[in-house]
Amino acid sequence: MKVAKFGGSSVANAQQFQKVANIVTSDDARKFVVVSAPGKRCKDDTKMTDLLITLAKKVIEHDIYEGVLAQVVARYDEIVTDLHLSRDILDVISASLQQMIDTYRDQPKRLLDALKASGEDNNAKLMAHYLRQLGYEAHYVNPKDAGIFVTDEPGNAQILPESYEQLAKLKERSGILVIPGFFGYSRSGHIVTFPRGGSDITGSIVAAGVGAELYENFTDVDSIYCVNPSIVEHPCQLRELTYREMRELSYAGFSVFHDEALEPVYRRGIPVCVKNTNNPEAPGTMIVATRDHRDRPVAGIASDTGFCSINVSKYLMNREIGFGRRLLQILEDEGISYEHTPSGIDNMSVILREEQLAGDVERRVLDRIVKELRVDEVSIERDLALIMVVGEGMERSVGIAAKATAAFARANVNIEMINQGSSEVSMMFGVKADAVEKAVRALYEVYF
Ligand SMILES: Nc1ncnc2c1ncn2[C@@H]1O[C@H](COP(=O)(O)OP(=O)(O)O)[C@@H](O)[C@H]1O
Ligand SMILES: N[C@@H](CC(=O)OP(=O)(O)O)C(=O)O
Repeated sequence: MKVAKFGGSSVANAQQFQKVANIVTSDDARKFVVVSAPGKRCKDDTKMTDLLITLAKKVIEHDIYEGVLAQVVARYDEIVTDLHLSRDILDVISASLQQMIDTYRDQPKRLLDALKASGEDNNAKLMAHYLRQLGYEAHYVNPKDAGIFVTDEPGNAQILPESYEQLAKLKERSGILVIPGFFGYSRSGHIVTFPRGGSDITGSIVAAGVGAELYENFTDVDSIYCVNPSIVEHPCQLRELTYREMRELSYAGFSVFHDEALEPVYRRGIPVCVKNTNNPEAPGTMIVATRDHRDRPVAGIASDTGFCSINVSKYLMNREIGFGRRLLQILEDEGISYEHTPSGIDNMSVILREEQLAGDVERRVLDRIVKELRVDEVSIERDLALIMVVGEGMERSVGIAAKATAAFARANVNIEMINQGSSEVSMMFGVKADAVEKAVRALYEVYF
């Protein structure tokens, strides 16, 4: 049995629905289908999820929202019309959206999550409808009926362990089961969404729950590339990656697969195959426990912008036991997560996502650092990008770091920081955000 997840680009319009139906019905093993909300139909299009977020914001701000609501329904209308589905379903969609707005009008977080989740929920209903119209036995399964129970953290849900036992029961059901991605239910019965891109997480949870032989993740590229294809043109395709490599790469910027989506399948050793809905014949990329990395120690180079570094210095910091803990405690008190903490004898830096210092937070954090830690200096370095060079074989290969530093020097990119060793499979470089693409291209040249 396989679980096939189709991303937003794979279910963006009627033509894509037809491709999905062909893929699903061409292999009897594809019993569990997880769908995202309609994604972009072209480069400048808006994803359904973004439209729904706009809708929620308008309701919350007591703004006129009817126009956006109409746009949401119009996207489903287009799919329904082009696939010649019964139009009754559109009335059901409109009524359910209006009901959500009326019910949660004064509960902004609940409203946002309920509307976001509706994008996948309605699309799953349409997909099941379409498969039935084609003559196949197919059922829409609501995540509550499937047993997907999650923590009550709106927009940031995590799966609860008891879900897996429930999900296993899905195997007993007949036909193709279409499950909406991106959300589950809290113990108290509320809809709670995963982080953005979280339909990948649902697919993985379902695969783990039913003990699938394979988790297929269908998207709009033939494979995972060794570097983001928007930075390097036609980069080399990866046939295989390990779970560890994929986790590092997706966390560091490979948006093609959600970094939190690996844990459920990794724990049960279920392989993942990333494939292209628009070219299903292409073999795709397999994500597995081990791979032969002798001929290519570096698997990929990921990068992301939007980071900053809080740099703290204090003479004789090395003698002050507990300094690091107290610095990090200040961040914890503000609910801030950090990425790296490079340090020297009298200084320590904390790298974090810049958006976490918005509003008053930055001033509060800096004030506390000065007052409570009595530092000599504290400053913030902004507009940083992190580049992650990842590969299982790096540990045993000599000269990997030398190649990187030589590449940076040739490209005239200043390295702001290096972090090697904390992970056995990755090496991190911090550079100024405006130099990141140049730096990644230079690294690509030396490793691939
Ligand atoms: N290393 C990479 N390999 C493949 N695709 C990548 C990589 N890094 C970023 N991407 C981007 O990820 C996109 C697919 O992911 P996503 O937008 O989440 O698709 P979906 O609509 O299927 O959910 C690709 O179109 C590509 O632009
Ligand atoms: N639709 C949600 C969840 C998701 O996973 O979408 P996609 O498969 O298009 O990345 C989002 O945009 O965040």
